[in-house]
Amino acid sequence: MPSVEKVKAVSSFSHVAKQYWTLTKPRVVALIVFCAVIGMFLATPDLPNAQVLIAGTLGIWLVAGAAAAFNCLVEQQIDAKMARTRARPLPRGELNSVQTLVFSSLVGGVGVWILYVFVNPLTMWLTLATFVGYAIIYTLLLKPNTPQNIVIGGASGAMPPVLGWAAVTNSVSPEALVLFLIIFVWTPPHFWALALYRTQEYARAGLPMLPVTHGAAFTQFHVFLYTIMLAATTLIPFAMKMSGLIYLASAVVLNAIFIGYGYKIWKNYSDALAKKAFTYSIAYLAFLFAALLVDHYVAV
Ligand code: HEM
Ligand SMILES: CC(C)=CCC/C(C)=C/CC/C(C)=C/COP(=O)(O)OP(=O)(O)O
Repeated sequence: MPSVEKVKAVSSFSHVAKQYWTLTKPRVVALIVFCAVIGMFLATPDLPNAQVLIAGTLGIWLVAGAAAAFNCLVEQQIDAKMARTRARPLPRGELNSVQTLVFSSLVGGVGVWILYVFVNPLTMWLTLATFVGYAIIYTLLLKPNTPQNIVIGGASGAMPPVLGWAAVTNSVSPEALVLFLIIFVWTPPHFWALALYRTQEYARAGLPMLPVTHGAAFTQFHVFLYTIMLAATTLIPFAMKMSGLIYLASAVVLNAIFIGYGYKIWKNYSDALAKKAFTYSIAYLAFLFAALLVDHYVAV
């Protein structure tokens, strides 16, 4: 039978491990990695090389997790002020700043090394630039200073398919930039839907999110506008013959639902509706990228 000390040690190890895992914002990063992996498959008519697929996925995942942990480090005071974020490891005092900095540096360093050695230097540099874009430019400079923070900062969140593409081809092609553009235009309705029903929290935390600085009505209208721009953007892969009818049909359905949410948010807003639109935005991106993948291999 295990001793009481052993049981205690195991449970305290798993508690600490869970705190570090939480720092990496695992669910957001899961979708980021999913989009990067799809970028890898779309970059070649065959299958991606196994080493590039595995090392690329691992490297991008580690650097994205490190970026999320760095964000938690910088924003610990802000996170302590918001109900949504106050249970994170730093505001709860489960981990301190030094532990987080060491963790982020180690995980990010290993990720960058894997990309450099087992993938290619281009992917490593682009991923490092994405880290800087999110952890430094978005978190430190844009987020506290401008309501366009998430629009401009969305560029780093939009990089994953470009990283996946670069991993496989050692280049950045127009197709990869179209995938970038899709996530870039998707980010504002994704985030502003949440910001609309969390406006008070953002105001209390002193963050200039669009509904705080420009009001609910203005933001609601912009969510609607962006869902329309997003629909137009998602037609580009079909228009440039990168994707076929399976993708087109999926995109039309997904966009119709998203525009429906955008319209209702504009004309008939409720917090419940915004919550549903936010949840839908995540499913939207996952299904749209899944459709790109299926379409790539299944010819109609
Ligand atoms: C600047 C860009 C972005 C901003 C400001 C943003 C903001 C947010 C916020 C505030 C949440 C709420 C998390 C929570 O409930 O605690 C969230 C959730 C989420 N975001 Fe984003 N996001 C961005 C980009 C992205 C990107 C690029 C992806 C994936 C490709 C993504 C995927 C997700 C997912 C999957 C969730 C749900 C997480 C969960 O259920 O715990 N986001 N996002
Ligand atoms: C290297 C690489 C691929 C990096 C990806 C960068 C990355 C992790 C982007 C995700 C965007 C994200 C978690 C936004 C959350 O916004 P927020 O930080 O304002 O949310 P919060 O209020 O929940 O902290």
